[in-house]
Amino acid sequence: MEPDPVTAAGASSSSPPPPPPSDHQIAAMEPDPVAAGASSSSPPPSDHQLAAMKPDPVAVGASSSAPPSPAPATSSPPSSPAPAASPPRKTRDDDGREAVECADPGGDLNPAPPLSPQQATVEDATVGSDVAQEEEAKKEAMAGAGEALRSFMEEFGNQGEDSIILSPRLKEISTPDRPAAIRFLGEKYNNLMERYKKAVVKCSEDCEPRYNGLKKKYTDECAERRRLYNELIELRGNIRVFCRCRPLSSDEVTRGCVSVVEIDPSQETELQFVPNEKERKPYKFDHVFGPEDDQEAVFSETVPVVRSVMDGFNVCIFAYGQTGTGKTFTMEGIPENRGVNYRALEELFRISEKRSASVTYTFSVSILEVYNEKIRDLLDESNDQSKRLDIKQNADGTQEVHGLVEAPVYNIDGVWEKLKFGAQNRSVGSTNANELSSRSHSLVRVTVRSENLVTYQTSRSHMWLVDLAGSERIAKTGVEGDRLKESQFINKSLSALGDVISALASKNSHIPYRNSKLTHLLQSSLGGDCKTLMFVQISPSSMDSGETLSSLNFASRVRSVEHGPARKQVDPAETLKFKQMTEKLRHEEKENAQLNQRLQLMQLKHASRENVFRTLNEKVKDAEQACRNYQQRIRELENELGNVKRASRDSARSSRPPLVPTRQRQPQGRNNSLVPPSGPSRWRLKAATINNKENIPVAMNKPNPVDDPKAVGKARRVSLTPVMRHVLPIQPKRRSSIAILPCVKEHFSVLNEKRGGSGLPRGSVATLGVNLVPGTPLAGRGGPVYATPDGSKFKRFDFGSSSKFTSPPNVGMWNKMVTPQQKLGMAPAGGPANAAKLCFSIQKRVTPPRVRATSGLGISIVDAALRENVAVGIHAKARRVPNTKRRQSIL
Ligand SMILES: Nc1ncnc2c1ncn2[C@@H]1O[C@H](COP(=O)(O)OP(=O)(O)OP(=O)(O)O)[C@@H](O)[C@H]1O
Repeated sequence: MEPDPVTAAGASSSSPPPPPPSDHQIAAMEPDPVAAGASSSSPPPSDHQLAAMKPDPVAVGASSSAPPSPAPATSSPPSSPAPAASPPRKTRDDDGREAVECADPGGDLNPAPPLSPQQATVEDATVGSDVAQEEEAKKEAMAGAGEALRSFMEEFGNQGEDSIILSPRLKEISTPDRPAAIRFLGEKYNNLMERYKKAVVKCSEDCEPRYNGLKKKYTDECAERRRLYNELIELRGNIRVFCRCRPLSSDEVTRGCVSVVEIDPSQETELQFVPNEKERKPYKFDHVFGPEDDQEAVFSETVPVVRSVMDGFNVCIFAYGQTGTGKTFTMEGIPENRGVNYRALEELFRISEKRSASVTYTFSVSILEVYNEKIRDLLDESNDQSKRLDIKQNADGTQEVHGLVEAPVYNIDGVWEKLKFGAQNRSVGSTNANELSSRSHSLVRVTVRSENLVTYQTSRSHMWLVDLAGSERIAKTGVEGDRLKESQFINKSLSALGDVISALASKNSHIPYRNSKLTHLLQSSLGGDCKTLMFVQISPSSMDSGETLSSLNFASRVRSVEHGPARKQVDPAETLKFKQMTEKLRHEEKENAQLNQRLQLMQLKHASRENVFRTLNEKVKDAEQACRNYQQRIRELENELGNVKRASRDSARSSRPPLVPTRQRQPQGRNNSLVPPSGPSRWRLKAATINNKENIPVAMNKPNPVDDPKAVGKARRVSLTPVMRHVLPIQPKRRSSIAILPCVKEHFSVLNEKRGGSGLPRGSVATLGVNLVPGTPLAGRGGPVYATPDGSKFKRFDFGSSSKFTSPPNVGMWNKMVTPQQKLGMAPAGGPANAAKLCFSIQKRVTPPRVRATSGLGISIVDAALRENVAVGIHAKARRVPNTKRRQSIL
């Protein structure tokens, strides 16, 4: 249908015009005015249609994209007034939408514009037989025809896209221009479709969140409704028992029977059994219906249980009672007064209709009977008596009769047909008690399958509607032959039902479901996986008081059965899916358990390690405490030692040894050598130069920032005091300097006798083999260097004013140093409060001398401890604490 672009584009050029389309072609090419104009009401065209209508870009560009230029005045006379000049009329369609009518549909009001001179010429030329004239006329006609197309495009191009273009208006355009007009319309249509599609997409995008919200709300609401409803039913009991008493029949009235059942209409759940004037026994049931209660009243109480099947729960409704008490009347009813079966299915269809927007339900019906302990399919049209139906257990534990006809039903009429068909096939017979006595148990099974259109959940549930055969006294009913056999089977199966109920009521571990076909079929309905409703039918007649009493007792037993919560039934396919999911979950749980086990092992390991860590921590704490105790003890011992020394010093003060005579003093310059002089009474050590001593502190050679730099530099050469000592006994320590002199010959102390003469600052200490810490109180003090060996035979130096020497160190200096005690946290930083108790240590490397030195008295000092003591100097509060170890404290 798409016109040739070349020919279409060249319609106004010199090439010959294409043959005009036939009317049939035009009709086919014409877009539907409704589709072109009313965008919303028309369905979108198929892709095929769109492709067919798609205009050729070249042709469209040539004809419609460029504004139609007015025809040259010379070639074409002014055309007839364009229809666009007439204002478009607004009309309303059936839906109330506005439509712009641009042309008169019939064309009567606006007659066709008069033909232009060119067109008239063409007509004349066509009429004529001259071919040349004809061609010329055609050319002229082409020029004139373009004008109509232009006016058409102007008219509809300016109008809104919802305007309606009617076919007669299109026919006004001359035939050669029609393809271009159609292309124009096609383009317009395409634009419209584009807009329409965009609007649809936008609308769906806008609506999606709202839809999702509503969907979730709906799902939640449904779930909540189901939960509440189910809760309500369960609160009422999953096995409910209704008692229905039929009216006295005319026959019974004739016989003068009286009612033994009293029902108070205000007491809906109670009845009194009054077999005689003396006896009165109350019975309670979930509801009691009297003779005046009709089918509707009965069903109104039944309907909540019926509705449960639509929510996916299994339901079982059965009627039990003596023969002729109205079981069939209650379940099936009569055509003019239908019973529970019909009404229940009617309700199911009603609910299905109501929920059709969100849930799709399908129903199917099976009807069977248990006759003489055989299952018969009542919907089997072949009515094959030999057909054997057996009960099989499904994988999910439910019972199923394989081969049972399951007839789909789509409406209540269909159901009624099936029920009637089943009832016809049912075994009935006449007894003394009932003209149409049921000789079998009739069971109607309604299968409800549902699919939620919102959540896509599916379910399958059953509703059993059971009309049991009547219990009867064989003697009373007067049956014999086949009827007798039937009665025996009936009584046997009812007895089995009674046993099952008793076992359930007494919560036995074994429930004898398989003792009869009836109980086997109803196993899942009686066993607690469903909602069960039992009608106990009784006769009011005094003639049946025994059977009535028996039925009432049986019903009371049923009522005492405690059902577990009903389970919602799901589709087997869903069950399979859930099983797979359960399997997967179980596998994951197993893995989780393994992981948990590993985690526990790791936690155990962690706990044991923490335990070890805690124990170690405690040990460390104990060790720290012990250390603190030791340190405390050391302090106490030091204090004690200080006291002892102080006491010995005080005692020795009275017998102070004389100073070495002046003549025995060596000149300052000679005391450099530590080599002891030859002679029997003394040995001299030739002191090495200070520079040669490797253990002289570097600080000694450097100017102390506190002291005079010049003086520091001259402190190298100092006199070496000859040390002569008796080995035994050790004299009590006397006032001595605080300098520490090693006892070995190469560690001899060098002292400056004259204060300031040696250039060393006053109070400073020059030692050999002692690392004097710069900045210590001693090092920081000015004045000469004195080294006073301890012992009575040693020279006592004159310190001038001893008060200066014994004065407490400068606090500022103390602040700069950190004592070992402070390092250990035993003393506060910044120096002790009591300067007299201050102590500081000078770390000294003490090499136990193995040199055998001979004193001046000819006594060899071989004991390292003694040699150590020799080097100890004591002065006032500053005292060298004898110590065999490296660390030596000066108090
Ligand atoms: N509530 C009732 N109101 C009026 N008539 C009733 C009522 N119940 C039963 N009937 C009548 O009693 C008669 C016997 O009822 P029905 O056949 O339903 O008893 P049944 O229990 O089914 O007996 P069977 O066990 O022998 O089948 C019927 O004619 C029935 O119409």
